Amino acid sequence: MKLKIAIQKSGRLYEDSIKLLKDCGIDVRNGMNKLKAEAENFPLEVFFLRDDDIPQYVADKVADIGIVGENVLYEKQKAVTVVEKLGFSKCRLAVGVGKDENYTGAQYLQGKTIATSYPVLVRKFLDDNNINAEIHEISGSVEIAPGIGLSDAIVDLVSSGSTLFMNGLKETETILKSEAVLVRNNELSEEKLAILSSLVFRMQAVKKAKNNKYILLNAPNDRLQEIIALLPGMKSPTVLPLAESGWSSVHSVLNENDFWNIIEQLKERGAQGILVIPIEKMIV
Ligand SMILES: Nc1ncnc2c1ncn2[C@@H]1O[C@H](COP(=O)(O)OP(=O)(O)OP(=O)(O)O)[C@@H](O)[C@H]1O
Ligand SMILES: O=P(O)(O)OC[C@H]1O[C@H](OP(=O)(O)OP(=O)(O)O)[C@H](O)[C@@H]1O
Ligand SMILES: [Mg+2]
Repeated sequence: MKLKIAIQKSGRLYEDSIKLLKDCGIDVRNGMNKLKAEAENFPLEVFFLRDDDIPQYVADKVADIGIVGENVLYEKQKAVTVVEKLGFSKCRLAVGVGKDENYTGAQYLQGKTIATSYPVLVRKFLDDNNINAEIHEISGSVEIAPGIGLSDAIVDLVSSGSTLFMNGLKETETILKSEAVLVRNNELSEEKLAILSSLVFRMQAVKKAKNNKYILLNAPNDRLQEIIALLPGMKSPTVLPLAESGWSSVHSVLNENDFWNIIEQLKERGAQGILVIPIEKMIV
């Protein structure tokens, strides 16, 4: 028995999806233009597909699970379940208008024409805001639409904003924040759920490790308690004596978000030789 996973064949989700599987200890080799591959050391069969088709394939059980952006997932409205947010391919679905337009709020869109590849999500946004506007659906190069007279505004994915900028547009309203998610079919067998659960366990260990760093430092013993108080560790920090008397080596795990703030405070309390090391897997 193998679990079948659908991932994007090529594009913005492909590399991070393959890397996530690899970080989970799962080797997938897809030769040039191969649309199917088997993992060598985990009961997983991989299908390489257009991302737009992934929700449908998972809903139809052609694939048991899939990796897809929330933007595509919610646009397609297929009956699948989100298992886990994956933390990559972060972007937002946003409204763009000409950079010199006087945009005062969503009501700006009243009576306007909007070009987008996301008609379902845009229609919902317009309805929620009681806006009457025409949606012009196009499948790509959406940012060019206002410049060639196809629409007054656009709704498309934005991350750095450089595509909008280069097309003389500015970002206004955010309709949806998106990242890659793992989805599953709603009716998997017990056996497949068991494989999925061990895959998700590995994914969570990888994700947790990515958000944390292993930290080592030398602390003067007379300030050890203050320094330890700043370092939560997984249980509590490890403290080992240094060869030089009066000093200890302290080992701990730090969340990336707290990182710079705590480093400053550690230095102020006399910590020296601070090393910060990436963690590969983290199981709590
Ligand atoms: N600029 C971006 N920054 C971060 N993530 C993005 C960005 N653009 C798209 N994404 C995410 O990556 C997904 C895939 O984007 P991509 O551009 O590869 O799609 P595509 O051209 O529709 O690919 P396909 O050929 O598979 O249909 C998007 O649905 C979105 O979730
Ligand atoms: O805000 P930015 O960082 O400029 O990113 C936004 C752009 O990225 C995506 O397109 P992509 O580059 O994936 O090309 P595509 O339209 O061919 O899929 C998206 O459709 C935007 O056009
Ligand atoms: Mg696509």
